[in-house]
Amino acid sequence: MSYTLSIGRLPSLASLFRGPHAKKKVALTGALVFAALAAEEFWRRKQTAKLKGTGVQSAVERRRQRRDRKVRVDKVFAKNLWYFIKIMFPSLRCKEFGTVILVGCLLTARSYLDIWVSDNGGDVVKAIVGRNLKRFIRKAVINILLMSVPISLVNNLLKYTISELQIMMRKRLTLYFHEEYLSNQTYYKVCNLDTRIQNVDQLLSQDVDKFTTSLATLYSNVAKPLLDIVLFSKRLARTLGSSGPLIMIMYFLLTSAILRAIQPPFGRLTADEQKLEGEYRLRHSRLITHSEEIAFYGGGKREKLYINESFNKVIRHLRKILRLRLYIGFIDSFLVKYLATIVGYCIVSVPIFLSRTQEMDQPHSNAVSSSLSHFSGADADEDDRLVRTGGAKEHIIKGSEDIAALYTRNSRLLMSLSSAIGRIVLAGKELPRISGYCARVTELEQVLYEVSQGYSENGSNSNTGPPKGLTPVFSVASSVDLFSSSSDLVSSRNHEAEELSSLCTPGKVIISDIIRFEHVNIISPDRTILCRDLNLEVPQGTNVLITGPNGCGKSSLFRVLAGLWPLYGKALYRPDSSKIFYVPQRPYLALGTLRDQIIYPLTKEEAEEQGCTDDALKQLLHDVYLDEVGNRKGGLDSVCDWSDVLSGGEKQRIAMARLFYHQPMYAVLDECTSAVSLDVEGHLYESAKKRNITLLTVSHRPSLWRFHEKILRFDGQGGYTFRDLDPAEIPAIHDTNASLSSSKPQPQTAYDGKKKDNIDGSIVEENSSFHHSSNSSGSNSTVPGRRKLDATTDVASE
Ligand SMILES: Nc1ncnc2c1ncn2[C@@H]1O[C@H](COP(=O)(O)OP(=O)(O)OP(=O)(O)O)[C@@H](O)[C@H]1O
Repeated sequence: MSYTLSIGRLPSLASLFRGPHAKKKVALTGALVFAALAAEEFWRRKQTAKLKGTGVQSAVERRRQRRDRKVRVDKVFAKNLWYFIKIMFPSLRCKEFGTVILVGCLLTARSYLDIWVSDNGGDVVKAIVGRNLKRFIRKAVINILLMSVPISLVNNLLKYTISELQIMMRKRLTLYFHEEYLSNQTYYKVCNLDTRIQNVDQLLSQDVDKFTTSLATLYSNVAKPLLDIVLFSKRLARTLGSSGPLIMIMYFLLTSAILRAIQPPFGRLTADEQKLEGEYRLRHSRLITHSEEIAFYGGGKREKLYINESFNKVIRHLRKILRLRLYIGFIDSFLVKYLATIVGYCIVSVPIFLSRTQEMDQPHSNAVSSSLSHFSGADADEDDRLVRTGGAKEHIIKGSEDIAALYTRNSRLLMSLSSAIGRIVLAGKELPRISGYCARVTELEQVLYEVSQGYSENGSNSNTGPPKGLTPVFSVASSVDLFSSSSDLVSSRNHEAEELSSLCTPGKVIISDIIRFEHVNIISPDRTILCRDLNLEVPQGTNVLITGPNGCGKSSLFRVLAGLWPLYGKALYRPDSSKIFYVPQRPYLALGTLRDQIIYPLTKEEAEEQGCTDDALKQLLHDVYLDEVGNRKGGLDSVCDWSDVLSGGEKQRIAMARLFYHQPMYAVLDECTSAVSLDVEGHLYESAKKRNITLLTVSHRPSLWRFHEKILRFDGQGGYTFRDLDPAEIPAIHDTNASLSSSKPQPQTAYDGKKKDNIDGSIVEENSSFHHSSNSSGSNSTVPGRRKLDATTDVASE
C-alpha cells in the first residue's frame, strides 16, 4: 500500500502560547512554576519547624540547625569546594588539570559517537524495512564493525581516566592533610587536646575518598550531559524544530524544581552517616587495641553491648535514609522516567500526526515543512541545506521505511537527550551528598589547621582562625580556646577564669644546653592548674628524681618540656628536641623488624648512614638482657607484632636499648622500668649513667633514689619542692615497703617550712633550693587546691 505523508516540525515555543487559549496556557505554566517554588519553601519551613520544636530551641537543636546550614548546597559549600579544588588542582599545568582536559575530550568524542550510533540505527531500520540487503550489510555490519573499535576504546578510556582523575585528586588531598596532620605534633594535639574530631582516621581515609570520588564523577555527570544537551538538541531541532528539545528541557527543569522542593536533607544525612560509621569503627579498633586487657576482665559481653549499640545506630540511620530514598525514588521514577517517556513519545509523534492532519486540511501548506528527504536516500548535507533554506519546501516521503528510520533516529536522540537531562537532574541531587562530604572534609581541614597554627613552640599564640578561603564548620573552638582565646578569658567576670587567664600568658622556649623552667605554669587541656610558678634548673650531669601523688602533673611537666602542651609563664630553656629522649611507661613498638624497634624513629638507611652495625645493636640487646630475643629466628630482621609478642618488662627493656642507641644529652624516664625487676632496673640505670645521659626520672621506687642528685616533688595542689637529695636520706634498697608517693594529695603540712615526714616517707626541708607553695603568702592558711576551672561555661556565657 502506498500513501503520501508529509512530516512537519513541532510548532515553535512562542506559538504554544498563542491562539484561543493563550491566557489559560500562560496562567497554567505560571501556576506550575509557582507551585514548585511554594512546595520547596513549605518543605524548608517544615524542616526548620521540626528543629524548633515547641519554639524554645535547645542548644542541641541550635547546633543541629547550624550543622544543617553548613551542609546545604549554597555559597558556603561553593566557597569551600573551591578551596579544595585549588588544593587538588594547584596549577593549570599540573597533571590533574591535564587529565580533566583529556576526560573532556573523551566525553566530547563519546557524544559524537552517540549521535553516529543514532543516525546509523535509523539507517539500519530503514534498510530492514525497505528490504535493502546491500544497504543493510553496509550499515549494520561493516559500519558497526568499523566503529566498534573506537567506541569501545573511548568508553573504556573514559572509565579509566575518570578513575585515574579520582585517584590523583585523592592523592593530592590526602598528602596535603598528611602534611598538616603529621607535622608539628598535630596528630597528638588533635587526638589529645582537641575534642572536636573523634575519628580523624576515618576522615582521612574514607571521607576524603568519597569526597574525591563523587567530585570526579560529578564532573563527568555534568560535563557530558551538558554537551549532549547542546548536540542532541541541535540535531533534533533539524527535524522536530526547536520546540521539541525545548519542551523536553522545560519539562525536566520543572521536574527538577519539584524534586528539589521535596528532597530530604541528604547532605546532612550523608555527613551523619559518615560520623556514625566512624564511631562504629572506632569501637572495633578499641577492642582490637585492648583485646588482652578486655579478655582478662572477661569484658566481651560489655564490649558487645558497646559495639552493638553503635552498630544499631548505624543501621537505624541507614534504614532512615533508605526509607527516604524509597519515597523520593518513587516520585523520581514517576517524573523522570515514565512521565518523561510520555512527553518524549508525544514530541516525536505529534509532528507526524499533526502534519497528516495539516496535510488533510491544507494539502499544500507551507506551514508543513519537511526534513526527511535524506531518509529517502539523500545524505545529511542535503538535508542540512534544505533546512537552512527555510524548510518551506514540502517533501513528500514515500514509503514506510522513511517513517521508521525517522522515528528510530529521533526517538534515540530524544532518549539520549532525556537521559542527559536526567543525569543533570541526578547530578543536582548528588550535590547535597557532595556537600555532606565537603562539610566533613572542611571540618578536618579547619581543625588540623587551627590546631597546628594555634599553638607554636615558642609559646606565641598566633591567630587560630580557619585557613583563608575556608568557611568554618565549627563556629566555637573547644579545647583550642586554651591556646587561642585568652582574650575571651580576660573578659570573663569569673574570678577563677581571671586567675587562669593570668596564668595562661604564653612563655618563650629558648634553645640552650641546660634545662631550666622559669616561672612556668603547668595547665592541663581541661584548664586544671597542675603547678604554679615552677622554677628549676637541671644542668647536665645532675640527675633529678620527680615524685608526687598520682595525677599531680609529673608527666605533664614533660609534655610541656616536649612542646606537646603549651608553655605558660616566662621561659623554658632546653636543648634541641633531638638531644632529649623520652621513655614512657608503655613504650611504643613500631611496625617492622626487631632492628626497627631499637633504632626508632630512624629508618634502617638513616641508621646505617650514622654507622650503625648489627653487632652494635646486638650489644645493646645484651646490655638490656635481651640476648634471647635477638637470637630468636630471624634475629634483628625478624618481623612480628612486637607489642603482642614481648612481655611488659621486655618492652621496657627494648625501650631502654633504644635510649642507649640514641644516647641523648637528657633522658626523661617516666616510670619506664616499672615492669622490670629491681636488679635489672639498677643495671639499666648504671648503664645510662655510664653513657653520660642526664636523667629526669619519674618513679615511685625507693631503689632508684641512689641514681639521682636532686628531687622535685609535686604536692598535688599546685605547689612543689625542688632540692638536693641527701645521700643519708636515700632508703636502703631492701626497704621495698617504702613507697615514695601516695595516690592521695599530700597534706598541707608539707608547706609549713619545717622538717617533717610526710605521708610517703619523703622529707621536706626548710632549706630547699626552691621551695614553693601554691599559697603565695606562705602562711598556713588553706591553700587553694587543684581546681578544674569551668572556664568553658564562662566563655560560652560570654
Ligand atoms: N589530654 C589531657 N586532657 C585533659 N587532662 C589531662 C590530659 N592528660 C592528662 N590530663 C590530666 O592532667 C593531670 C596530670 O596528669 P599526669 O599524667 O601529668 O599525672 P602524673 O602525675 O604523671 O600521674 P601518675 O603518677 O598517675 O602517672 C591528671 O589529672 C590527668 O587527668
